[in-house]
Amino acid sequence: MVLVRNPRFLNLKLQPSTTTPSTFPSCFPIAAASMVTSCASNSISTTDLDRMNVLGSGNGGTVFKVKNKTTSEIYALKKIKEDMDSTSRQQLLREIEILRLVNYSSIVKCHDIFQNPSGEVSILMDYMDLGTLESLRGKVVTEDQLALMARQILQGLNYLHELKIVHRDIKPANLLRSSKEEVKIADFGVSKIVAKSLNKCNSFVGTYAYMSPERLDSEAEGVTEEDRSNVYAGDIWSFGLTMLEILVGYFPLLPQGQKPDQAAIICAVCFGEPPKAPEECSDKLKSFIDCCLRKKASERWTASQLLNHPFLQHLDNGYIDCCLQ
Ligand SMILES: Nc1ncnc2c1ncn2[C@@H]1O[C@H](COP(=O)(O)OP(=O)(O)OP(=O)(O)O)[C@@H](O)[C@H]1O
Repeated sequence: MVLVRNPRFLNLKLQPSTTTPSTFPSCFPIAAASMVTSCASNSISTTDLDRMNVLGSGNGGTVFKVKNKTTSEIYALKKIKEDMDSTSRQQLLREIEILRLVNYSSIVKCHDIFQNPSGEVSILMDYMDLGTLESLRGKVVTEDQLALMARQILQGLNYLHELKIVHRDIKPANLLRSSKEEVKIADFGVSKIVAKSLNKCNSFVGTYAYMSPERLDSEAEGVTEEDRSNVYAGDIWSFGLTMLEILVGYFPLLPQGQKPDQAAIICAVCFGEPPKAPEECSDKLKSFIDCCLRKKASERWTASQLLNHPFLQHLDNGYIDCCLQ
């Protein structure tokens, strides 16, 4: 068990890439121009929803807790900002495109997407009552609790990677949890469907603090074509860093207490040794983190391999008290 002390979570965000294609691959039926679509089989109307309170807001808009008046079910409704520039609009379209495509227990489900007559777009999603993994700040996280979270996130990543989707922004702020012990991947604004443009998948979008060495500096010495084309490995680096951050309670690429800045982080990722789990952790956990945080993308384990790592295997052997509120 590792104590969480004086933690700090980062949200150092870069400007999204301007190289995003403005059209969607033809395999997706979404009408990109109208942005009106539905993910749901049983459509809900906005008039069925009571707004309860604000859950938070980000660059793209504000998220409300809402209640379906008929069924009393609770959802999160993300109301997208109306004054969007073209890059944000493209991000939104990309997020909608991916939300329509995915349907998996470890990924925040999109129940519906609405557009009112004035053009305002809202996305109705699963409500995750414990918020993001950033809320674990100051909490003690045991290895079993970490393993339970890790398994769900990896199942989600494995599902996405099999669909040829790279998330590209895995970090505590984009992982949501609920009191039912669920952890789900959210925020597909900078995700990408790997089509024919592999080179663009490593483009500099997302949160640089969690970016893998080959994404931060794809031309660095030692980064091979194989590393560059292994776009899914970037998500595994970000996942490993996120798991380590939750365990130790501070951003693990820098010494505890050091003020994060872009130069220090880039130096640590590109020139330093990858961070390791603390000495007092079990050998299984140390190995698990090591398999995620290998500097060479081609040596990092895949989500599917990590799901079979011994650190996660003992989860199937009996009851684990994982209550982490
Ligand atoms: N499905 C949800 N259930 C519960 N809370 C949510 C949900 N989605 C978002 N939130 C809360 O709302 C906040 C804002 O979410 P949002 O997706 O708009 O922005 P973000 O991901 O923090 O930022 P950005 O859009 O700039 O990346 C989150 O930090 C979280 O606390």
